[in-house]
Amino acid sequence: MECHDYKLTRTMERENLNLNPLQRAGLLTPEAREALFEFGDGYSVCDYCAGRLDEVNKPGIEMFLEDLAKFIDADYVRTTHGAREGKYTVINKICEPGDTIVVDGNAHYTSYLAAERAGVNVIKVPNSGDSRAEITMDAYRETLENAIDEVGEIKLALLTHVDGDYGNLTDAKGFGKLCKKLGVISLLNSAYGMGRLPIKANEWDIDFVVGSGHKSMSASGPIGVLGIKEEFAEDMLARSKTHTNKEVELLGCTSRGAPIVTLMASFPAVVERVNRWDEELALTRKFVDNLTEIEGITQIGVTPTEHDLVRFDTPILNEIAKKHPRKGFYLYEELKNKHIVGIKRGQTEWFKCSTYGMTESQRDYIANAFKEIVEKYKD
Ligand SMILES: Cc1ncc(COP(=O)(O)O)c(C=O)c1O
Repeated sequence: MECHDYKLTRTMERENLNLNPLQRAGLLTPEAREALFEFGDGYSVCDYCAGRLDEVNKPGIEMFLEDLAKFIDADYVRTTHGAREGKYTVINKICEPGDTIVVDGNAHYTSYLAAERAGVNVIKVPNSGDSRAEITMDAYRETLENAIDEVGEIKLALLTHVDGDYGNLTDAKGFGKLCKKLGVISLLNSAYGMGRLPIKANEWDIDFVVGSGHKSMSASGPIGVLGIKEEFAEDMLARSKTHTNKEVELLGCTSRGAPIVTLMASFPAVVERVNRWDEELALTRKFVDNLTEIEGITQIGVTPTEHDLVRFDTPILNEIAKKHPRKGFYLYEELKNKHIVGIKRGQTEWFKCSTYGMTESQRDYIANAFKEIVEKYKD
């Protein structure tokens, strides 16, 4: 049989300034690139299998998980195949089909799919309904209390720590305390938080927290992190009756090979960069200020932004598209000529982007590039 050409290159996306918020904090560190080469083979981490992935000592997965638990202030940590698998594992274990859970209105689609797959109903906490699209703890409390009154028992509540539409940072500590007070188990989806900003699961009274290695921890995908509070560990990490060393909910072993070793190799750099989150945020805010100096570009979501993922309304770029011979494609093409990628082709009404990890001068260069494009084409 003759195989197709699978086009396995992405030089443009890799070598240019990439604004795609999904990808910025998943860029590999140099250490991870080396580890990828060393451990790229399928079951490479199983040379010295100790019976289960989290017990492997060469490479030092067991020690790494101890460090990771400390890093996010959780009692136990396991890796999963992604944040979504972590959410599903928790919902599926804690709830019975037909149960109802409460989820914030800015939740990622994978939170809904995880709930659907586990057979549970979802009650949504509305966001503020204005351009801030904010999830407040007052709104969460009201919805959760009403849900308890209406449904009876609510076993689980999920909060998106940072949502993928607006980059709004929610009050994880307030959420943990609220759930504890109301006797509801809490699940924090920190796919866009863990690896960028500090996580204090126990301090915040969070029962379960999930993270995403390929999104926010400079790891090759797919890999996620699941932090577990002590009181749930026995249940969550229960062993198989037939294969007594294997944990049932994790199907024995989760993400192996390149995903876990790149996560491990990047970890020291990730620990270090989380300490510098305030600097990162200051640089993002400066970038937002520069971009919104352009008339016809405004930031949507909570302002000033509390995260590097930022959403903009861009009517000026859309006005230009209406008259430009290349229509909506002009923006992508102009940016590409300036070595900037990551904004969807044809999209001009709004966009979201991230400059996470870029130098100040790279961020200034990008803001200026937008200014030049608008100057070139506006009436
Ligand atoms: C808020 C949020 N949660 C979860 C996910 C999914 O993460 P993963 O790919 O690790 O399952 C995403 C991905 O975009 C996201 O934005």
